[in-house]
Amino acid sequence: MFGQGKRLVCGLVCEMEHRVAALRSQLADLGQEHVLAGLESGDGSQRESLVEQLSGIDLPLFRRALADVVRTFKGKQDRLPIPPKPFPQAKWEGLQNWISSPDDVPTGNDDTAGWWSEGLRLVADGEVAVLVLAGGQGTRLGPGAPVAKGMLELSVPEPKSLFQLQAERLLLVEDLASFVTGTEIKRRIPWLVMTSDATDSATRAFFEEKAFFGLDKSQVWFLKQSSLPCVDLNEGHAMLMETPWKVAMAPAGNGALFSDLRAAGFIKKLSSQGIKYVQVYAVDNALARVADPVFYGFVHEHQAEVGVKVVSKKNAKESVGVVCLHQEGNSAEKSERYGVIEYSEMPQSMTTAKDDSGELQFRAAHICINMFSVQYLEKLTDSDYQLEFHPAVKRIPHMRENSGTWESVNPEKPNGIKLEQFIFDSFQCCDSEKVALLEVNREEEFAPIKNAVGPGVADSAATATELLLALKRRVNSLPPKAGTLSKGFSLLKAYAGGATQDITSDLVNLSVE
Ligand SMILES: CC(=O)N[C@H]1[C@@H](OP(=O)(O)OP(=O)(O)OC[C@H]2O[C@@H](n3ccc(=O)[nH]c3=O)[C@H](O)[C@@H]2O)O[C@H](CO)[C@@H](O)[C@@H]1O
Repeated sequence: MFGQGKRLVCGLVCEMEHRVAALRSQLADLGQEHVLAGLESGDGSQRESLVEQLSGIDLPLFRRALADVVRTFKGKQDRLPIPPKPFPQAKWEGLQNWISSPDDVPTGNDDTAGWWSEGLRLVADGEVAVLVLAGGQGTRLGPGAPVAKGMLELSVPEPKSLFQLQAERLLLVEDLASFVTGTEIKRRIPWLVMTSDATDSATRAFFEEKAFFGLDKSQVWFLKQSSLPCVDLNEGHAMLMETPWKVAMAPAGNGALFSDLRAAGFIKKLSSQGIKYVQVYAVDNALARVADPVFYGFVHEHQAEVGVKVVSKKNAKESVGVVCLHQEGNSAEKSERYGVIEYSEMPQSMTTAKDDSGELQFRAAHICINMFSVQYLEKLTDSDYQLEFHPAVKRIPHMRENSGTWESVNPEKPNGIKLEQFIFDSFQCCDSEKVALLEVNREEEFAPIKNAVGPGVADSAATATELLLALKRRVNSLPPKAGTLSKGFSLLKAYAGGATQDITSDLVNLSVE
C-alpha cells in the first residue's frame, strides 16, 4: 500500500518535471525562460498553477505576435510599403446620412427607407445576428470603473448600464420587425458577447443578475476571446509577471474575434442557422444602434461582404482610426484595398494633412461598428490570411525578480506592450468592391466612452450621457404620428433615441389601426 502511494507521488512529480523540462526548452527558444523563476520559491499549488498557465499559452502565436511587433518598432515603413491614400472625396460625397429626422424612415421613398424595410425583413426572417466587442480592459476609465465596460451605468436619467441600453435596442428591433411584417419573427436575434479573461466572469454574472435584460437566455452566446502575455518595452521584450507564479496577460485585441469565433464553432453555427450578416460593434459607444436594420439592408443591397460605418472626424486630434486605401502591386497591376490607420499609428503629417477645400484628408473615422457577411467570415477564417499584431504600449504594473527576491513595480509611464490584433485589418482581405461604407450622423450614433470623467475631458461617461440625453430630447420633440404608423413610429423613436423609458411605456397604450 505504502509502496503504491510512493509510486503515485513519484509518478506525479516525474510528470511535473517532464512538463517543466518541455516548457523550459520552448521558453528558452523564445528567450523567455525567466518566467519559470517562481518555481524556485513557490509551494506545490503555486508551481502547479504557473505550469498550468504556461501550458495554456499559445507560444507559436506569441512568437508570431512578437515578430510583428518587433518589425513595427524597427521601422514603420515595413508596415506601409506604399503610403496609403485617403478615402476619395468623390466617394465620400456619395456616402449616405440616414435618419437625420426619423420622419424619413417609414415613408419608403428613398434609399434609407428601402434599407430600413429590407433590414427589418432580414430580421424577421432570422437572417441576422449582432456581436458586441466586450473583451477590452477599459483601463483608461480609471480605478473606480467596473471590470467590464458594458456594466458601466449612465444616468439617462434613470441609471442604465451600457449592456442594458444595448439589450433594449435589440428588443426594439425585434418588435419593429414583427410590427412591420405583421408576423412573429422567425428567430430571436442572436447576441454574441465577446468577453476575455479580464471581463468574462463579471459579464456573465451581470447578465444573470439582470435576468438577461428580458432577452431569451438562449439568444445570448458568450464567446471568450484569447489572451497573450504582456511584454516589456525594452529590447528582448521579456514577458512580464503579474505575480511570481502568474504571467501578466492581456486580451489579444478585438481582431482576435475571427479566429476565436471559428475556434468556438460559432461561424458554423451561424451558417447552419441560415444567418447571413453579423453586425459587430464596440461596447463603449452609448449611441450604438444595435442590430441596425438600415445597416443590414444597406449591406445586403450592396451585396457587400464587409460594411463599415463612418463619421466625419471632428478634428485632427480626435482619437479615431481613419479609413484609407492601401495600394498593392506594381504599376501595371495596381489594386486598392480598404484599411484603417489607427490613430496611435498615424504619422503626424497624415493626421493634419488637409485637402484643397481645407478639410482633413484622412477624415473617414472608423467608429468600430462594422458588418460582416457570414460567408465572408467563413472565407476569411478558412484562408491562410493572418491578421497582423500591433503593439499597444501601456502602463503595466508587474512583479520582478531581483537576486532571488520579488519586488512590485508600479510604473508611472508606459513600460510594456500588449500584443493586439485589430478588427479592421480584416477589411484588407476583402475585394474593395465588396466593402461598403455608410456615413452616419455622429450625434445619433457615436458617443464613445474612453476616458475617466473630468473637467474638459472628451469621450467620457459624462459626455456620452449628454449626447444620449440630447438625442432623446430631439427625438421626443418630434410630433407624434397618428394612424397606422403610430406604433411603428414610437418604436422607431425609442430605438433612435436610445430606448427611453417614457416612450417605451407609452407604447403599451398605442393602438395600431
Ligand atoms: C482597434 C480598434 O478597433 N480601434 C478603434 C477603437 O479604438 P480604441 O482605442 O478606443 O479601441 P479599444 O481598445 O477601446 O477597443 C474597441 C472595442 O474593442 C473591444 N476590445 C478591445 C481589445 C480586446 O482585446 N478585445 C475587445 O473586445 C473593446 O472592449 C471595445 O469595445 O475605437 C475607435 C472609435 O471609438 C476607433 O476609431 C478605432 O479605430
